[in-house]
Amino acid sequence: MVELEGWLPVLLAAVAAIAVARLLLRRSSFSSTLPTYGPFFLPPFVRGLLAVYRLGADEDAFLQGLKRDYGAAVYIPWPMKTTFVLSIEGIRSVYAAPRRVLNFYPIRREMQHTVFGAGPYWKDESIMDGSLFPLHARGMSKANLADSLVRVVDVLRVRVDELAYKVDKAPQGDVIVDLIKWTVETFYDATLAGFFGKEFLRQDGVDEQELYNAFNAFDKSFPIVASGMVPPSFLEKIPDVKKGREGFEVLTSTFERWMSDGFAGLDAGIIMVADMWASMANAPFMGVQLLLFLLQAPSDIRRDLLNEIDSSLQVPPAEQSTFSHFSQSFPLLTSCITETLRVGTSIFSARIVEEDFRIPAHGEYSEAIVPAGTRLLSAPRPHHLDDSFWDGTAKAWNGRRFFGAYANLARSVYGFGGGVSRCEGEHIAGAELKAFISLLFSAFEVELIPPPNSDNSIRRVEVIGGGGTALLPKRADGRVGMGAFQPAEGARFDMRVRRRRPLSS
Ligand code: HEM
Repeated sequence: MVELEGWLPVLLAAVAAIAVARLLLRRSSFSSTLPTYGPFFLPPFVRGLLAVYRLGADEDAFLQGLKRDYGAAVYIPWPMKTTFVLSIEGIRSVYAAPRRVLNFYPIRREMQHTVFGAGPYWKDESIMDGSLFPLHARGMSKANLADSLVRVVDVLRVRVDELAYKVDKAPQGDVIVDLIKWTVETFYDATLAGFFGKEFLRQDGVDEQELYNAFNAFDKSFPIVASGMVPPSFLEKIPDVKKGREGFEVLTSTFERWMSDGFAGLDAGIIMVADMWASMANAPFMGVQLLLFLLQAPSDIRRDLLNEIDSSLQVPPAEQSTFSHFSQSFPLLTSCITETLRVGTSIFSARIVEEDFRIPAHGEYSEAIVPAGTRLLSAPRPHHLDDSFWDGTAKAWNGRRFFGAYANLARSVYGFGGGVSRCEGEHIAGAELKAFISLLFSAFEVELIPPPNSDNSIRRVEVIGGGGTALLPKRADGRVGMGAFQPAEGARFDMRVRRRRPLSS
């Protein structure tokens, strides 16, 4: 047996010596001002692992703790090796920085390869940065998506009509609908038809359910692969990643068959799947959260929203599926959507630091310099939850927060990210959410059937304006910084749907 007694004092002395050395050296860990995460007496890799563990265990607590303890920005050592930017001033300056200072394109190129498996062309700046990305951004402009929006609204109408048919056939005049499933599937159909045409799902050999399952398997594997923290040789051994790869093959071959031109080989399929993922990973789940908040909103908000929806229907039908209609006719719904983005998303916008980058001072914390040659993440979630910025009600949902004179405050919400990496689907996603809510609420009276109180798949969010608390599904694990919160597996909310009574009654 090893004699511990003699060794113990030596061991303690060594630990103490390391702690003192670190105390003296701690300010030089990166630059004179950028703090490093974790207790100073621990080696950097332990601090890094501690951060990974805490981020995974409770994302909100971890991010809010970072902002409370380090202010504007903090460096997280290996395995993340990244600076988190947390203050509103820092986030604004990240999104405003020019490409020569903070660069996103290498990260976007790399993702095309690591997540979507793009061929060697992914490294070619002239193809990717010079041609593909700008072409893609142009394709996603409002002008180019006008027809897509018409198709999205058409499919939403069909889904609402199908529901109306069931309601009319029900003996008691109402039906109970699985809210999460119905909303997600509705967005799935509308988005696929919107972006890829109604014919897409009608191709020979396409099984809608198989495609849906393939997408879900791929989406589930996405955070693990995109994190870049698992070595490629281990990745293939993770069951979710294996299933995700199989799902990805089903998706690419389906898109490949459907494409008649574009990039050669599998690559057209890859680009399409990337777009399918970007559009499907967020919008349906914003739809779920928005619908749940609106069903539990104070009665005055629901009344005003119905009035807004009814007046929106006064415009000629041909105008009802246009971007200008959706951006002008729904000021209250716009405010509710922005508020849902504020409380219902967590995003990380990544950048490579090309030149030393200054993060402005924040409150009692001084400015920080992020050194060139490193990576940073803008993480607006703790800002979205910061009471000092949001009138002491940051954790609550307030549907009127961005209404009327307060509309400009929406610029401080970053649910779509910001700067060069800002969501390219922002406009169509907003229009799709408005079309979804207005079509549903103009046809039906919808009532939430509260899930049992004991249900541990529920979380509660306070609602401003006499609304008490809203019940929402708990968040799915393992999707830190990935956008809209997805419901945890197995969460279920039902809604009772009946025909709306005529306006005069
Ligand atoms: C409410 C729904 C949506 C939310 C909350 C959302 C959010 C986001 C976020 C946070 C990002 C990354 C931003 C950053 O890194 O700074 C992003 C990127 C993107 N989103 Fe969305 N999104 C939504 C809907 C859509 C839709 C419907 C599309 C349609 C195709 C779309 C297409 C994209 C694309 C193409 C990118 C860029 C991907 C890249 O840089 O490689 N999004 N979105």
